Amino acid sequence: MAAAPVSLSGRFKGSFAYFTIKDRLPQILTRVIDTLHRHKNEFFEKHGEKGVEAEKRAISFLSKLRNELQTDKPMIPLNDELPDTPIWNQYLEYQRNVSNGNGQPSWFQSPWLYVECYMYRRIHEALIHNPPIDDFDPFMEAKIQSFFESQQAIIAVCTYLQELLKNIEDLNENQLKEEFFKLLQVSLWGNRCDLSISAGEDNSQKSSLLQSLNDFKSFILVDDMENLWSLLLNSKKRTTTKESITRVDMILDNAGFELITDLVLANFLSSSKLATEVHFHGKCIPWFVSDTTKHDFNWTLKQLQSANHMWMSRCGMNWEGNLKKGVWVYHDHMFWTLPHEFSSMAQVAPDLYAELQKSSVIIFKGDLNYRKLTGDRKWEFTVPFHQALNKFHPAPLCSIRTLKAEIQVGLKPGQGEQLATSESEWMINGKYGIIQFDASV
Ligand SMILES: O=P(O)(O)OC[C@H]1O[C@](O)(CO)[C@@H](O)[C@@H]1O
Ligand SMILES: [Mn+2]
Repeated sequence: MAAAPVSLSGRFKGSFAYFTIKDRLPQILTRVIDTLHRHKNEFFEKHGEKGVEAEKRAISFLSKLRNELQTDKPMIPLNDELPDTPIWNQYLEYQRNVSNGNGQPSWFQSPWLYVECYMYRRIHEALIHNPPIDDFDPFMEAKIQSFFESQQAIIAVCTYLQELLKNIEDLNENQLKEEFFKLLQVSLWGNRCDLSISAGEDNSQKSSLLQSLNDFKSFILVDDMENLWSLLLNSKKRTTTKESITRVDMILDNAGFELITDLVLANFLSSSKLATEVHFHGKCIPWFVSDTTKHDFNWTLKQLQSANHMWMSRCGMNWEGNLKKGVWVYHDHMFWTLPHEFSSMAQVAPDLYAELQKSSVIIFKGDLNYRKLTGDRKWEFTVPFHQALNKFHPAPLCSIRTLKAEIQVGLKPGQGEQLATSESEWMINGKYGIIQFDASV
């Protein structure tokens, strides 16, 4: 097999990676600094002078970080004592070795995936160094705001789900499949709502998606919904005869509306017995602005429960019930906030890999997960997904993402080129999506 292509990187001037590093990442840092500023009084009320001192130090660390980025300085080792610190520093060593002769790894020269992940880990470092504000999530406010701004869309999907559950037992196989496809697409388009692409600006779902699914259908560039359905249906048929389990793992992406669509899909899988267990995987630290942490996950369930809307609160109750019963399980693992592509998981996080091997199918939500699945490289559009996965096969898997980075594999010959002639931004504007499956283990 030919060697894997080069990584996307800021060194390719004019690429989306280049503009992200040049424009969007500094904007995100500026927003974090502003957020800390705005919370000064709160820190004072909570912790007195110590809180204000900590805020000042964190801001000065972050301003320095922004300057390092904008002047393309070399990446420096992390200087905190979290469990993942040595792994990050080893990864920097590795980047130094591979960039042999091309100078030090730096913001614009190194792989985009590495530098973007590194920025979020350094933001975390800024806070970790500064107790008593070390548990402050600088993106929390934006995540909460986006949740409330999507309120109407959330009500619409929760209501749809609750109506559907009333007679789910009476649905025949075809009707069940039709509903499954609908909720998969809702979860796909829910991925448009991340806050990193908009540099933290409002990007919430304002309208109900359910009425628009048909209009959006032609924007699904790879549609492997049938494969996913067959896998789950066959597994269900075996389950009823043998009392065995069908375990679906969801590697979560953004909090807010997207998370609701993922939970709605999970509820459907559990209630229809297409899955006997659903395992969710979230992030251990604030990540790519809107990614779901355990705190966001629990906050979301509590919000739903106390909502002044019957079907929203019903969803919240049922979902907490599923977690209590153990049919739903929430996990986090530091691997999800490391810079490694997933083909290194077996080596870097063998415990997580072994956990995922127990799955019947793993659903990877979102764009960043797609970049990590495929190594964030300059693949030809027609390269098979299986090849781009580069031996990452813990279990059958499916990526559900809207396109927000210049990477896409598994297209038909000419498909990518044709899109490029009609719409230059097709890979980055989040208008297109994929539901891309890989069965082979
Ligand atoms: O939330 P998602 O779907 O992973 O999207 C995040 C995407 O936004 C970006 O920050 C845009 O640069 C990408 O790095 C990343 O792929
Ligand atoms: Mn995200």
